[in-house]
Amino acid sequence: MTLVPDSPTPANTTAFHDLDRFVALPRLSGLSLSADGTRLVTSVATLNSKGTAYTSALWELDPSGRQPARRITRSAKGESGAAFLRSGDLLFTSARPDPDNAEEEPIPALWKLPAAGGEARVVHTRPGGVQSVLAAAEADAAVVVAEVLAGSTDESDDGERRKARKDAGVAAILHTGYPVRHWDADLGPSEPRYFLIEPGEPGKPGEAGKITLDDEPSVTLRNVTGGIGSALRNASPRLSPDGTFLLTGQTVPVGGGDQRSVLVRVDTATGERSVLLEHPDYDYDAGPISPDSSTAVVVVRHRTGPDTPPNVELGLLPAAGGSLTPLASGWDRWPAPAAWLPDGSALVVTADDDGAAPVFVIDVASGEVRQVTMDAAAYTDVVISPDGLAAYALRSSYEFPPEAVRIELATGTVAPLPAPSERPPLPGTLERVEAVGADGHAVKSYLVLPEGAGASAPAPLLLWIHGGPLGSWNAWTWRWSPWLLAAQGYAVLLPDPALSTGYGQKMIERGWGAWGDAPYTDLMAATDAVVARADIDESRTAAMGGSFGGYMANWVAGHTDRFNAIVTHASLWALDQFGPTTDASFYWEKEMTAEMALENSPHTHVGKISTPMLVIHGDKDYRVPIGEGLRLWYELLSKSQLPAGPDGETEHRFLYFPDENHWILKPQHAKIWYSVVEHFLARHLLGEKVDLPPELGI
Ligand SMILES: CC(=O)N[C@@H](C)C(=O)N[C@@H](C)C(=O)O
Repeated sequence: MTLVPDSPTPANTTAFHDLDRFVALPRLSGLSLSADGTRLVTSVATLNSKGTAYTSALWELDPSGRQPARRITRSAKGESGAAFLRSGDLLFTSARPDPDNAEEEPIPALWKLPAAGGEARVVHTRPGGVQSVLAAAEADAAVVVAEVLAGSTDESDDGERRKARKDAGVAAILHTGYPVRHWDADLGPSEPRYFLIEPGEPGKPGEAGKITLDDEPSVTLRNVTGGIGSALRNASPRLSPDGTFLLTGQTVPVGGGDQRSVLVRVDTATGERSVLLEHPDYDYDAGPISPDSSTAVVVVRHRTGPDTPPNVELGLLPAAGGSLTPLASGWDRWPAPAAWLPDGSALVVTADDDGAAPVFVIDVASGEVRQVTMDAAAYTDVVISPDGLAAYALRSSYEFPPEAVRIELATGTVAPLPAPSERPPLPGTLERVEAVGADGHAVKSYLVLPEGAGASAPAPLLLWIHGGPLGSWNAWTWRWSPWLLAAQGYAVLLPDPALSTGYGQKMIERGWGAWGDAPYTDLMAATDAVVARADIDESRTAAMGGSFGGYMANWVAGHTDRFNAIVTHASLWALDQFGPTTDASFYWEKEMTAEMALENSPHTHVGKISTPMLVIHGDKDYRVPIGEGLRLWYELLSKSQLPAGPDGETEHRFLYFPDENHWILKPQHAKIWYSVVEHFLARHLLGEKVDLPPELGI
């Protein structure tokens, strides 16, 4: 089965020429492989019938690549978080109504799709819902991550307290610690806990340690992390293959609103918790646990300071506790561990690397690193076949959205698996280009060129600045798709300046604590090199960025008038106020001193801004709070060189989303985002009038 666009493709156009077709492209995420290696499941998000939201469904892909992709779940609320039990039953979470309890208000429940076939059914519901599931690879064991109210004593008390809050319409949260918000969510009074899934009804437990679930109408959840407080927020737990323990990073407050992450082991039978690693200079996260459950990979993040840039390394730790042995410590990349080979001899990781994120294999005994995939693509969600010969992963690049592939680990050969949808044709081409920064360091970029660009028809140029700032333009993104702008005739430059990942520690050090310095001069060097080309029109350019990229767009606005327009999304404007108001102040307070923040703050240069700016911000953005956007907007109107006139009008624009977060996620809002950006760019770069969407109501 293949998802096809519901309208025929007009000649000479692509999905990137039509926002309705663009937002309707299916989006893959996540991969789960059954223990016997015969079944591979991914999640595919598609537009709902009204076009107002995405709904994800589970699809089965054939690991051998012979059979077409097959949709295996279907509901208005969608399904996610698939995890295979060793039996082949598939657990997932969904807020769809339970056919056996149609009266119940839908909240995310635990569902099971039996390996033997038949309908999916609910195996557990609870008032606070179920967030995610982890299944043991070598045992009949699984763990659920779910939230409980901080003061509740058991599941029934939790349900009563939730009902009391809801009935009284109380949303208040009394805090004693930090953080209080994350991304777009208010933290508390509920807190995450890990629950072991056990067979049987509450009070009627089934056979211990066995969760075939086949004859059981439901399962019980046993809380194995009682009394842990809020320490598991944002943790990524790992369940040992034998199901006997969990490893997880756990946050501990260290005073002054700061926190660090220690590594803990939780025994799933007893709930006994022990701290395996803690150090004032490092944060620890759990990586995958070896197939024999004896050894854990640990992600070691060096704690930063204004003069101490971040670094990420791997270590091996006896799962029972002991000393940490560095793994591949001389490798100048930041690895993300994915899985062990089944014989325990090597670890499969991904890492940003020169505009890609290949798959690598690290030999555990020698620490030797071998690059497996060689294409300019980014790999995620890597799982390993039971024979250890192949990996399956999602692969994307700036030329195609995520697709499922099979990778031969010995040769690096990559073959796409039959997919739910085809790769969308692109309205242009992609090139890798290189410039030299002010200090002589190489600055690499991707350059998207629209069809028809050439010396006789040079394309207007958009400089796109990525966020993070610790990141890289190396993978497909649905939120900033350069192809929509290429379809309108623009070239888009995607540079990786100082602070970008995948170029070694020196690239991070060059920009740490000095955002307005090397990151800015690198971006200008990349732009200079590209506008020198005959196929680019130097006289029609704009700079655009989101988050840190928006910070940099603001900095660009105050330091050069070379661009015709600037688009700044969810941007940091006044670094003196930003640090204490973002959702993770402890992170940003360690990035710069107050003096460095002031020195690098765009707001101090507002009087020099003479370029029209389009400010975009979502009110539910807790990462870069709306106060940044509001202050930027008011200061542009009152202090820039293009202030609001006596009629209140200005060349600047403010696109405000009252119900979006750091990202614009609703499909109809994404269309508004791209439409307003196109309108603004056409006005200032092309001198053309592009209509604004009628849904804006103006
Ligand atoms: C905790 C934190 O701030 N993390 C950063 C990765 C982040 O969110 N950066 C934002 C501001 C960005 O994308 O630039």
